[in-house]
Amino acid sequence: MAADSKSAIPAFEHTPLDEIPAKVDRLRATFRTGRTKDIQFRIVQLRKLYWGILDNTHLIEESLMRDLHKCQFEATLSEIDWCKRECMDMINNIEKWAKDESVVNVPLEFKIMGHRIRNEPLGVVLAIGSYNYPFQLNLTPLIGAIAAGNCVVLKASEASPYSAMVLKKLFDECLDPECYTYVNGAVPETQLLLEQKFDKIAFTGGKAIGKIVAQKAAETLTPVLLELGGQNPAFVTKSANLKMAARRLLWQKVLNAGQVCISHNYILVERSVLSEFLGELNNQLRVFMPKGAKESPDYARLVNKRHFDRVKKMIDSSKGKIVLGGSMDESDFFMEPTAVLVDDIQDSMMVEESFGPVFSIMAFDTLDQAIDIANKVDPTPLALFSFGTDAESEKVLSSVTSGGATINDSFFHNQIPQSPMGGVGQSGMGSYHGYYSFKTFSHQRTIAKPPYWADSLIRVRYMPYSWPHLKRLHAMNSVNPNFDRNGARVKGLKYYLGLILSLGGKSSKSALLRWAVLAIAAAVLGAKNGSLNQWLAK
Ligand SMILES: NC(=O)c1ccc[n+]([C@@H]2O[C@H](COP(=O)([O-])OP(=O)(O)OC[C@H]3O[C@@H](n4cnc5c(N)ncnc54)[C@H](O)[C@@H]3O)[C@@H](O)[C@H]2O)c1
Ligand SMILES: CC1=C(/C=C/C(C)=C/C=C/C(C)=C/C=C/C=C(C)/C=C/C=C(C)/C=C/C=C(\C)C=O)C(C)(C)CCC1
Repeated sequence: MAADSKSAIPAFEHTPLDEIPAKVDRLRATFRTGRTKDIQFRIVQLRKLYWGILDNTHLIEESLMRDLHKCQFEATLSEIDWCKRECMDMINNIEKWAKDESVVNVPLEFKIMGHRIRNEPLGVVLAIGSYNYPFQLNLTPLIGAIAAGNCVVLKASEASPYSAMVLKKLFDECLDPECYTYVNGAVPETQLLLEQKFDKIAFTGGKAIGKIVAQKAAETLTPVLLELGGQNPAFVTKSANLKMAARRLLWQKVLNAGQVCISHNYILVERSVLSEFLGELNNQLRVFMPKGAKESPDYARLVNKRHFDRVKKMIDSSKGKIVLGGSMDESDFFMEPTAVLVDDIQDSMMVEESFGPVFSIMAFDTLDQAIDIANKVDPTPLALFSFGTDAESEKVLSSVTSGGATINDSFFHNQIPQSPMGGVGQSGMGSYHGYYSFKTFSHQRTIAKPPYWADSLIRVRYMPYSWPHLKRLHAMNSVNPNFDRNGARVKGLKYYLGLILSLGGKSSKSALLRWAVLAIAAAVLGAKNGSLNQWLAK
């Protein structure tokens, strides 16, 4: 292996194509032995991975610096800490999550039939990752798939080659190679991987490649978890705290130089506060980077020339006006956080996802107009942000869908590894992180175990069919509608009885509370005048 002269990290090395099918076959053979089904085995693998991350911290930091100029602080917070927490979350919870679950709402007469749900591993999982958070976005699906008891092949992005080699090292040093394997490469390697049969494919990347992956998976009816991109809107109304909106939104565009799939691509700002908001954005940029973005020790770079050129072209082709930043330097793929004021959704700044430190701003006059723009630009974005009154934000939430959303902040909805992360519509399918990863990489297998002695109770299903038996079953389990043919609620004796018992409310919990309050009040009253019994007897 040729060592890179400047680093302890070896130069990027493609996995030989002819080794790939055998690697997958080996995992399939292991899965059949049931080795990864053992919960303690999974826990030990995750513990080893945890220590591998910890012991390779310096290499992880170095690789992120070399791939993305990601500073040590961001490397720690958004990659290393994240992955360690994800490991710990799984290690501490697998035993609980892997337990059989009961089926919700089983009718009384079926309770003895022993229905339960077993979370079983799917088999061999392929995870294909993107370049922007090489550790977080490759290790999180890996950790979830291991926790759920699968064998896993990971293919990280070739666009962050140093990180890819550190990931390979983690596999070599920490994980059982019979169960978990790593493939390094680009298009040919991924294509060959996609020729193999998997039991689930988890893909993180752009929509274009996402479609290729989904098509290929469809050929063998392989389920997919697609974590894609989108054109994420932010709404800022005149009621928003403009200083806070500028600060929080700018944060997610300077973080990792905006190479964050859940950051906004455009901000819709109410026209009357547009100039004040632009002022706040510019002030905030100076606060974040007092010596300018180029000199900031915290600021990352675009990953490579292809992405630098792509984002530059969006700005160069725009008919809008640069209202924040604008400088760039191709020599190190530096791009200043940049905002472009546009007035057309067909503008180059509005028609594609920037996936960089660049976003557009459009003014609106009414919230309805802003909602209409967002639904035209991308009706199913990955994320959405709304700054305004609660009523305005609720209106935005109910009128524009998205994978996830945060009100009055940047992507807080996905800032902890426990909340489900996933898109909707064109921004992806399925979700993962923590418990949701465990579910995503498990099959929920329903198992029933009716006792032999109950055979006479279920006689109804057997031939010769018997109407009296069916009538008896109906008498037990038929559910009478409490609504008429127009969908209106029928208010019979049960309804009024319920109303009285719940003291006018709907939920049984609050009814209980009201009864408790009533009882306490009655007791206090009784204790006070000693005449409760007399009063009740009246
Ligand atoms: N939803 C999420 O969690 C998430 C996270 C990060 C990035 N993204 C999205 O990913 C995009 C940018 O990331 P990227 O450039 O790494 O994405 P990409 O789609 O270019 O690459 C992703 C992976 O696909 C592989 N690949 C590339 N071409 C392929 C082909 N023809 N056939 C098979 N595999 C191929 C790459 O090697 C890489 O591992 C953005 O759209 C961003 O929004 C989404
Ligand atoms: C410390 C005390 C308290 C609490 C403090 C809190 C709540 C601090 C919050 C800190 C935050 C919000 C840190 C931000 C971290 C940023 C991270 C982790 C970035 C993550 C990046 C991600 C997820 C990128 C994803 C990219 C994707 C998916 C695609 O590209 C109190 C208040 C309780 C009081 C006591 C002290």
